[in-house]
Order: sequence, then C-alpha cells, then structure tokens
Amino acid sequence: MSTHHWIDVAVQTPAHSQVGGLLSYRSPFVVQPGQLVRVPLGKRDVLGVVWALRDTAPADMPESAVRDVLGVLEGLAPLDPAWRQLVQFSAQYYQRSLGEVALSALPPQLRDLSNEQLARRLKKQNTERTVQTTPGPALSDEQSAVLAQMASGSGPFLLFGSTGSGKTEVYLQAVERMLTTAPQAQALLMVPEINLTPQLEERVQARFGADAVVSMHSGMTPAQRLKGWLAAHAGHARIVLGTRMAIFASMPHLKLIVVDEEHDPSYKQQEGARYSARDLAVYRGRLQNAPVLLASATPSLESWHLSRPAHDDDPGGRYQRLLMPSRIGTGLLPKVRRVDMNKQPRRTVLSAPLVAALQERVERGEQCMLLLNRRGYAPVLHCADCGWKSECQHCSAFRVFHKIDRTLRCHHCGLTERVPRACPECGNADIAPIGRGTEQLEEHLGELLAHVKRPDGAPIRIARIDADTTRLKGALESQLASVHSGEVDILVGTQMIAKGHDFRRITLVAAVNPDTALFSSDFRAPERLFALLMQAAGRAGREAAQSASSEMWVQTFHPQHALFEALKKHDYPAFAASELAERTAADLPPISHQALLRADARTQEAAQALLNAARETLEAQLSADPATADLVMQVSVYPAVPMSMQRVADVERAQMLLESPSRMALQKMLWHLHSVLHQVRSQPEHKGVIRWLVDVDPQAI
Ligand SMILES: Nc1ncnc2c1ncn2[C@@H]1O[C@H](COP(=O)(O)OP(=O)(O)OP(=O)(O)O)[C@@H](O)[C@H]1O
Ligand SMILES: [Zn+2]
Repeated sequence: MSTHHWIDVAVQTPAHSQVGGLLSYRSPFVVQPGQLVRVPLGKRDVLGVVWALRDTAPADMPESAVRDVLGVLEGLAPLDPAWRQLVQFSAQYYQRSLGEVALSALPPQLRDLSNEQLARRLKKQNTERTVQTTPGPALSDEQSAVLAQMASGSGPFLLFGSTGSGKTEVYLQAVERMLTTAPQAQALLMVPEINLTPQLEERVQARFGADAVVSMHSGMTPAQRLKGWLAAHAGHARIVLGTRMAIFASMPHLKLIVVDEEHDPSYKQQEGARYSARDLAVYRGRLQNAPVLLASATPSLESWHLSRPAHDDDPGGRYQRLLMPSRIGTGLLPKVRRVDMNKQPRRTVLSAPLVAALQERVERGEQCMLLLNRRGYAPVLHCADCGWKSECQHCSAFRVFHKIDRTLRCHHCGLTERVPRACPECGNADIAPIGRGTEQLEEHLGELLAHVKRPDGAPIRIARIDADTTRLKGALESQLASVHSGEVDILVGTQMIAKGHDFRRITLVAAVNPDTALFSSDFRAPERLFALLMQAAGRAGREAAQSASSEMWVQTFHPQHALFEALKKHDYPAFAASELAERTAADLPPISHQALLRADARTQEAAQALLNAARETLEAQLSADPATADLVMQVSVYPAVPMSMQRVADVERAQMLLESPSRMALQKMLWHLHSVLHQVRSQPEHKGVIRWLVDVDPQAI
C-alpha cells in the first residue's frame, strides 16, 4: 500500500491559464481539501490550497514528474467548501485562473510565514473574543418595519432608504439580532471605501466591542491583514467590516451580509479578476444560507430592476424591496435650487446668488459644501498665440495644472513636470489655464469671501478635500474631523466629500459644474451623476432642526434636464423608471448583459487586429458546429474600437463589446472566446500585443 496521496493544489498561476490554476502533487501527509500547503513550483516554494484529492496518479504526466508537497500549514482549519465554491465560481465567471483568485483572496503574509511564526500568531489569537452589545436608540417605525420584513423573509433584500433615514442603524440592529440568536454567527458588513467612513468603524466598535470586530481593506499593513483574517477564519471575529476584498474573507459561520451604498462603483475590482463584490455577496449569501441586505438611497439600476414588484405579465424581481422614505426625526430633504448659467455673465464660476447664499450661511455659523469633480488648479494650460495645450506625450489626455507646486501632472500615467516659463512651441510667455479644478475653486472662493466673518468675528475657513490633499496617511481623517468639529466653514472637494459622511452642521451643498456628465459616451454617466447629486444633497440638513432650511444648489446650463427635474423632487424612482425605459429601448444593462474584451498594444491597429481576429475565428468556429451555432445568434459581438481613454503611458488600448439578453449564453461565449484567444494570440502577426483581458459586467464602457 502506498503511503502517499495524489492531490490537486491551487497555486498562483498566470492570469489566463486554462488549467484553472490547479497543479497535481504527491503528498506524504494526509491532507484535506481546503488545507493550506507549501509546494514547489519551478524553482520556488509557494503557498497553495488543496483543492481536491484524487484516487489515482494524474494521467497527463509521468508519475516520476509529480513533485512532493513540502509541508502543511499547521493549526489552520481547512478553508470550508463554501469558500472554495465562491472562489471557483468567481474564477469561472470573471474568466481568471482559479489559483489566481484563490491566492489573492488570502492575506499576503500567509505566503511567507514559517510554521513557527504562524504558530506564534495563532497562539496570540487563540482567545475567544467577546461581544459586548451596547443598546442602540429606539427605532423609528420605518426601521422597525424593515427589520420585521427581514426577519420574516429570506432575501436578498434591497433597502431603498433616503439619505439620513437611519440605514446604518438598521444594519447594526440586524447584526445584533443575528449575534444574539446564533451563538457563533458572523456578519460581513461591506462599505465602498473604508477611509471615507472612519465614523462607521468607530460606531460598529462602540456598539459591539472592539474585540468582536475586525476590518479588512487595502490600507492595512500586511500584519494587520493577517491578524484580521486569522480571527475571521477561526470564527473569533464576529463582525468583519471591509471593502470589496472582504467578500473573500473566510467566515465559516457567516449568517448575514450587508452591502452599504450598494450602487457604489468601487465594489467592482478594476484589475486582475474584475469581480463585483456586490454581485458576489448575493451569490455567497445563497451559498451559505445567509440573508443579504443591499442598501442605498440611490440603488444601482441593476438592483432596482432585480427588486421590481410583480405585475400582470411580469413575475417581478428576485430581490425583496424594503423602503425607508423618511429622514430620522422628521428631518426634511434639502430644497433643490437650479441656477441657470445661461443667464450668468460669461465665464462665471460661482454665480452671484450662490455666493450670496454662501455668505449668509457662514455668517450665521452654518457650514457649506462645494462639489467639483476635478482636482488640480486647471485641467489644461493653453497658449492663445499658437494654440499649444498641455497634452501628455504618453496618454490621450491633458496634463493638469497644479498651482501649489507649479507642475503639470498627468492623472493617468503620473508624468509630472515643472510648468514651462513660456509656451514650449512658440515661446509666448503668456500661457494661461483653461477650466477649473478644486484648487482654483478654493482660491477663488477665498477671494470672493475675503471680507466675510464668522459669528465669532474670525475670518472664515475654507478647506479642500480631494486626492491631492489626502495623500498622506491620516490626512483625510484629520480633515474630516475639522469639518465635524465646526472648524471649517466651507468645504470644497471632489466626490470624496459627497459619500456617506454624517455631517451634522452642513446646511447648503452646491454642485458647481455637473453638466459634463450629461453628455458622456458612457450610458451609465447619468445614473452616476444622479447618484452623486442625491448623495451630495444628502449631506445637507442632517440635523432635523436645520433640515427645513437646508438647500442643494445646482449650477447648470441645462436647468430643464429631466435629471435635474427628478433631483428637485428627490425622486429616485421616477429617475430610475425613465432610465430603465431608455435602457430597455436600447437593450442595455440591466436588460442585457455585457462583457468587454480589451487588448493593449504599441499601436492601435495591433490592438484592434487581435480583437477582430478573435471575433472572426470565434464566429467561424461556433457557426461550423451545430452544437454551438445558436450562440452566435444569442450573443452580439461588436467590432473592435479604441477605448475612450485610448492611450495611457504609451500603450494603445482597444476594446470589443459582447452583449446578450442571456447571462448564460454570454458566459458560454466567453468560455469559447478564451480558447480562441490563446490560439490567435500565438500567431506571429499578433506578436505586438502586450496583453488582453476580459471584463465581465463592466462598469465603464
Ligand atoms: N432610531 C433612531 N433614533 C435616533 N437617531 C437615529 C436613529 N437611527 C439613526 N439615527 C441617527 O440618524 C443619523 C442618520 O442615520 P444614518 O447615518 O444611519 O443614515 P443613513 O441612512 O445611513 O444615511 P446616508 O445614506 O446618508 O449615509 C445618524 O446620526 C444616526 O445616529
Ligand atoms: Zn500621461
């Protein structure tokens, strides 16, 4: 009888590898699926996850070529079947190798620890963590009703609740109920970007005790990540609070998943396996029999559509819609005011009525917030004599003028240079900025309100929050704290300031120049803009006493636009209905399903050539086989086009869209496409291609 065992192990393999990332090994030890092992791969030792035990030696290689497992990571329970199924599904659905998905779902430090080091970590961990629940406030009627519906249904649920309606309190109560009914139960609480909501982290810890909660996000050190991961895996951490990566946390007793601000695009991973953590949350919930609560004041049209009520000839969506229309404490939503910029003097940045309103508010000691989705001082520098513009040599984009250090910076490739003293083309010394970014808005506002005083007689304080001012660790937290404490009178910033914050003193929010998104080539731009403006409006008047006098200002050249009409009424359902009607007419998501195939190359021709060759080969192969001929009818494959950001860092990018009313058909098509791409890519005429990748359910077109 042999004393060794044949096993298949998931290891980090190249992205598109068709073997699925599983390699066969021989193990001198008894192992179980889900166990972590160290195995040789080429000249290296790597971490792997035992995926399957096999009865016989692998048929595709001589027995003598099969290498031995080097060791087992001791003291760790195997990753459970649900976790493995989640990884397997994600790899298949998003067209990546199993090994890549499995290994990137584990904390990086696990790869480098010796068994002794691991044992020490585990020993430190090995204390039961206690939950100490502090009671929350008495619930509003709407909050109680929603929790009752959750208790009697199985989900998935979509909680559609106004900004300030107390959704967070619903999550906390749902977690509390789950913790008290099941002795080991764990909850996963997902948020779009954790550093934007340090408040929430504190709130959860205050509620359940810091011991019971671990965080998972990319801002943590490798040691912190390992610690949190081990606590969740062992079941000691009862609550995991994290960003999209947390969807892969090993949580053997998972009993509840909450996805806060479920519409937020940052739930979609933008590199490697381009997964949607929100969609995987729904999948994982079903897998582990845990109710899933998606929540937003501006749900994604996907979730809205999936939660539509049944009608005569429509059985309705799979999600159960829950409603919390009112703000806490009889608070009202801000009054929306549109400023028609056609009637303002040319080149006006801040209209006179808005400036007057800002002055009045800060003189009364209230806070205001100005939103402009463009950082830097000016998006372009321009020579009026010869027409030179500050283009980036390496990207199809302009370099942005940053006045603070007098640089021109490309926001795509990072190229940074000193601003030239004169036009590099014609020598004209008079080169000028065009357009405005947050840096200039802050400066401009300072000049306009230089004479204005706070109620205490002090000069007013303006603060700016954007990617430039928050680069240093802790900078964002301290800037947000100065807004909460009332030190700041006017906050200027990009979308970073519009999301999720529970600002108590802001009574006026203004969108300075939201129009560009109305005419974008991306069909999701109006949805994103509407969500951004609703969320921004939601930062005003959160204190019930001040809500009646709170305002949301919009400066626009298109005041009659339907989007602003819906905003004025805070009518997300009306907006969603009209958008969905357009999407239906045009056969766009969520009515249809999409995937993008992208190729990068030194030239645009080479990038497009690979895509078009793949498309032709694919259609020829599928049509020739009666078993697959149908697919060609079910899935539209469009010709290759340049991406809207066509060139980044001297790489030309092209994309090809696949679209189908059937998710299943699209998946099958992608599966065939995968092998076609391997064939085509190896042809000599496609040597120039740098990489290709697939984005399933892309969030940007
Ligand atoms: N039942 C309650 N009684 C008293 N105050 C409450 C109650 N529920 C929530 N609040 C308070 O109301 C405020 C708004 O609640 P919360 O931040 O949960 O809103 P939200 O729906 O998550 O808003 P947004 O979508 O804008 O983030 C918070 O300060 C919260 O502490
Ligand atoms: Zn560039």
